[in-house]
Amino acid sequence: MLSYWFLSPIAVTFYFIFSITYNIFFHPLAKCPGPFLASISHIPSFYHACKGDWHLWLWRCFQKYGNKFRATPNMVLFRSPRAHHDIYNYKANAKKSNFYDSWSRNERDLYTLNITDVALHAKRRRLLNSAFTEQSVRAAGMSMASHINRWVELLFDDDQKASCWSEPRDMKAQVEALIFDILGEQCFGESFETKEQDSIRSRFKNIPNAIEVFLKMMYPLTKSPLLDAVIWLKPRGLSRLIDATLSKEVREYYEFEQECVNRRLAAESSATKRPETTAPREDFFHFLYNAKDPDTNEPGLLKDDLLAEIHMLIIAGTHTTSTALTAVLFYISSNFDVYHKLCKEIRTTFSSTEEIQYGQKLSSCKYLRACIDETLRMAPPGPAEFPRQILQRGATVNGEYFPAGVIVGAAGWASGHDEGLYGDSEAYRPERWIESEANTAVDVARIKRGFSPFSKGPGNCVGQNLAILEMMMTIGRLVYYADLKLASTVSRGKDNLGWGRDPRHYQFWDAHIGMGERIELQFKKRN
Ligand code: HEM
Repeated sequence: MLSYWFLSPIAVTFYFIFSITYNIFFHPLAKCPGPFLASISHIPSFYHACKGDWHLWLWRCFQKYGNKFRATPNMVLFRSPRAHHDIYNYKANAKKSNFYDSWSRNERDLYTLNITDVALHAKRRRLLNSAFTEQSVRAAGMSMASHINRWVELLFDDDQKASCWSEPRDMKAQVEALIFDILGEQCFGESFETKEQDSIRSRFKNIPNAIEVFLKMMYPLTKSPLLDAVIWLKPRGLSRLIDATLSKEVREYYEFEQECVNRRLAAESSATKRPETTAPREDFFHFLYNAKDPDTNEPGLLKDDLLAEIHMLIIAGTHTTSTALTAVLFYISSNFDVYHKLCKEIRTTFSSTEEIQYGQKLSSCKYLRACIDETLRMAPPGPAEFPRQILQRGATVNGEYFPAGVIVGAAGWASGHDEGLYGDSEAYRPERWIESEANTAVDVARIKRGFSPFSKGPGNCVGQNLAILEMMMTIGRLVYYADLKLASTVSRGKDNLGWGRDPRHYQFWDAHIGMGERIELQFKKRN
């Protein structure tokens, strides 16, 4: 017994010495530039994931080491359009890394975003695509409209006089509620009604916040040397332990998801048996339920798969879109000229709010789209890397060969703030996305090559058209109906926001998805 106590510290010491020596001298990334501590340990990644500024640290390292550096012992990150293409394109010899394995709730919680096997992911992705066709996005636009109208209505005080500004509104919370309600309706055919003051479902009001807390808790673990241990322990009791720590609201929400799936399964099956009496709602659930496995022509998704996919869509679709939308509101309300140009475009293109809907007229609003793209550049909801592990036979990235097992990635926030690509990367200037005499087609094409807020290739964002439509309709309808102004932000007026944080930026916390700060706006109805 005594000998075990004596030997284990020695074994641990040897392990560390061996691992550090290997990482410095013999690892395939040994010659790759980067901070020394990051080349031998996960201390920087863990520390900055805890602080929520991993995206800023990556940017700082690119400034120092050039467009490629070693961010952890086994991971090299890039900041160049060519590297981005090499890593994420359809033919890339790489798969999602084990980072994705750590996000599932239990063994049955397997969904498109966290499937790392290339063939299985491709199969699932084909099924998921059936819920995101042009027809389904158009249908989603119809159901979004009533949510947006009601949301705009709720931004005003009950007794507000026509010429007066409303009380300041916490737009982070308001936008989260809107997006959550819209997605609830699109996934389950039922609104969560979280934007309403008094509703029987108001117990779900705190769910977006609970998701944020969960992501902030999990993210540092995925950036720590404990990642492999977490993945190993999850099916061995850790998942149950994590579930037990969840708040009552989150557990109620999971039960609610399960109930909705059961209800929808019953409705779909009765619609299949008696098509003449029941017409099913054409929402995500409907399309996923009816998606067929192309090899067998049998249903492609069973009950657990449906629950997992729907659960994932709500997480992947809410915080991303609400962070981006809140950031658009921040930037348009803090840039006077931009705000006025945007108002002019919206108010001269449309003659009623109801016209602001999926279609040609909305797509013609180039300035609105440019405001969204400029926001996604400066505040991408996926601010750090999407890690990919190189497969057998290795892969070439940016002209350099990397062997199997190495993890590669491109960093969103750092790419959007690349001074070499944008020239004035710290300025919010939507005009850079629009062709003009001063900004040629070549200039626009050059920056578009380096811009991929929705990622590219087989794992790109399946919901991107929906997200763009949601943002265009919300901003379009809001600006058509009301004037808005910035009342305050959490960080405004503070002298020292911390390293790398510019007060002109929308501040956010990196938890794999960017979690934005609270901003307050005021509204006045247009005459
Ligand atoms: C502004 C809003 C959004 C942004 C910036 C965004 C961005 C992204 C990015 C960068 C990825 C790749 C992630 C990775 O490789 O790890 C992704 C994947 C994904 N997104 Fe989005 N997203 C947004 C909205 C949405 C919406 C509204 C939905 C659906 C309702 C959605 C569903 C998904 C799904 C299912 C995936 C996984 C795709 C796959 O693995 O094949 N996203 N998104």
